Amino acid sequence: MSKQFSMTRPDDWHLHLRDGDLLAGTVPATARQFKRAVIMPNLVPPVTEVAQALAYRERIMAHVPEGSDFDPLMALYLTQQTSVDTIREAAANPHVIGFKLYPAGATTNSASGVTDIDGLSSVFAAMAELQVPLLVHGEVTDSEIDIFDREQVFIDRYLKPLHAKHPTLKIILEHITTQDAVDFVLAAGPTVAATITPQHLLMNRNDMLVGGIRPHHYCLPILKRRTHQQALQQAALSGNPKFFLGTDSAPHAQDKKEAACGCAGCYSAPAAIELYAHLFELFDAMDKFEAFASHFGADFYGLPRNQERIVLQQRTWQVPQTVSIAGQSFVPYWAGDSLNWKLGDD
Ligand SMILES: NC(=O)N[C@@H](CC(=O)O)C(=O)O
Ligand SMILES: [Zn+2]
Ligand SMILES: [Zn+2]
Repeated sequence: MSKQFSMTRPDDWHLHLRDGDLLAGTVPATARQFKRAVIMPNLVPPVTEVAQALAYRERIMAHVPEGSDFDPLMALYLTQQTSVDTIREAAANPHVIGFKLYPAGATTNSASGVTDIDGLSSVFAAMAELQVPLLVHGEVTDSEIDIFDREQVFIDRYLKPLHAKHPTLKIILEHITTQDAVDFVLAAGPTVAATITPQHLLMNRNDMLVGGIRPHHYCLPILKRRTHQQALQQAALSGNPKFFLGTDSAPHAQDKKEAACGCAGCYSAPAAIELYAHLFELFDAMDKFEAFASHFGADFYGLPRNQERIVLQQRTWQVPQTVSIAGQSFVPYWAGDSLNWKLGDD
């Protein structure tokens, strides 16, 4: 019999499910492994109000497979117009997890994002008071700042002052990519944490650019140099509860990725928990895996840990070259490559 690894069912603290026909593929892909997921609101138009989030949640629930008790936790899109009333309404709704800050223009569908962080001070104060978390895409968008420096500059310019001004505001720095982000999270108070994606743990910019350009490894914030990758690996493997799982699984159709101007985002959901297991095993740190994947995120958000368990089997399998959703082809992250752990019996 092959080796098995049993763990508390994990949660994905950063996920893009998209909308419409695509939910038929994206929802089951995540629900097979995760109990809960934070659903990012960067639709067109963005999900800015509680009523919109609840309607989106219903569309998601319609695609949850039989027998799954998948629970989507909805993030609202923070705009320059977000009101304190909306914060209050969100705080009172158990299906809403927090607000997502996208600097305007930073990433996919972020045109409605925030242009003046200082101008939202009363909103942040209300969020701190009501303990509504702020989820942050931490990159500046100024054209004169190099794309590889955009996270570090955002931290120095905006995040440090924001945390200093609102020390009780819960901040999750999403999909961190640099040593600077790790250092910031470590130095900040207990209200600050970070999610880390599989691609930023398993790859650096060489994997995207050496020997030919690999559009399926292109996401934002962009992969950084190897020393930054190593800092992220250290953080994830350290057992520090400020760092936890968030895939940032972000599907774009194959023809939108393999294009002269390709979209940013890696579709990791088809192999997400297995990708993280691969990383932890690579570093002989499976003893640290369950807490990173299944405990620390829930603890930080103040939610109960999941009760049920999943079992990974130790066997080699290949991530499919493509998956089809609603008649469109998607290339999963790690397509065609092997992994040594597989969830379930299939
Ligand atoms: N990460 C990405 O590269 N893309 C995400 C948006 C985001 O999380 O920034 C997407 O929605 O496609
Ligand atoms: Zn983002
Ligand atoms: Zn994202």
